[in-house]
Amino acid sequence: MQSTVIAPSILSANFARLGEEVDNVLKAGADWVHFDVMDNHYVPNLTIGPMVCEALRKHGVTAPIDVHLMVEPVDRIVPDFAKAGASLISFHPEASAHVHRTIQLIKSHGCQAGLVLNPATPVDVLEWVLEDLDMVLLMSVNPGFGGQSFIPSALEKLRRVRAMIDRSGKPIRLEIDGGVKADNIGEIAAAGADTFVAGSAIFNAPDYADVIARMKDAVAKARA
Ligand SMILES: O=C(CO)[C@H](O)[C@H](O)COP(=O)(O)O
Repeated sequence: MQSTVIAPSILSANFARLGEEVDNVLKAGADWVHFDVMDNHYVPNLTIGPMVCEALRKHGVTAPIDVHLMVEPVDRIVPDFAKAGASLISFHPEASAHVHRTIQLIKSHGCQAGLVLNPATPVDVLEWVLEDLDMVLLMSVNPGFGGQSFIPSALEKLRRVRAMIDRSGKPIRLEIDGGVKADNIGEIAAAGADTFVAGSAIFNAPDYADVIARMKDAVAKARA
């Protein structure tokens, strides 16, 4: 399994002070920045694009930026995000006509590639592309909004995808996104996740360092 990564979702940050918010979560122990891109078409919400990613890089953010594309179509925005400083770009198979081609496109622009499965998307979609991926992202809420509750069936899905990744023998990350909190992250880690997106649980907390430390501690205990 890969090292533990806590990736705060900036969807729940104060957008009026985004650079400062990102600096603060990174100083508080976060490993990555999770960057949710919504297009009001693939999902019923509208957020941020490559200009904001580039602005964070210009602001001085050097941590990996983990871009989660909830957009359709996918391919035409990939080069812009790569140029803007994305480290990893993940997309939904339902939003790409040619999943294998999109993975290759992301890699050809120097980024790592991830595939995102919605709560109702079967794991079979991974079968012929798993070994080309750097990360699988399992949604434990329906995408579009922060602050939703964790869907418990994601735990069994994590166990299945963990087994697939382990069988592949490849260093593929398994990320979980949606309703992750300090009080359920241990159970989620035990089911096989190594990379944890948390939005409201971190940005709504009074002390970012305290909640991130409690999350890391719970993951370490689950992995011990
Ligand atoms: O991709 C997302 C929603 O589509 C968000 O990253 C996710 O929901 C995180 O927010 P929270 O931790 O508050 O559930």
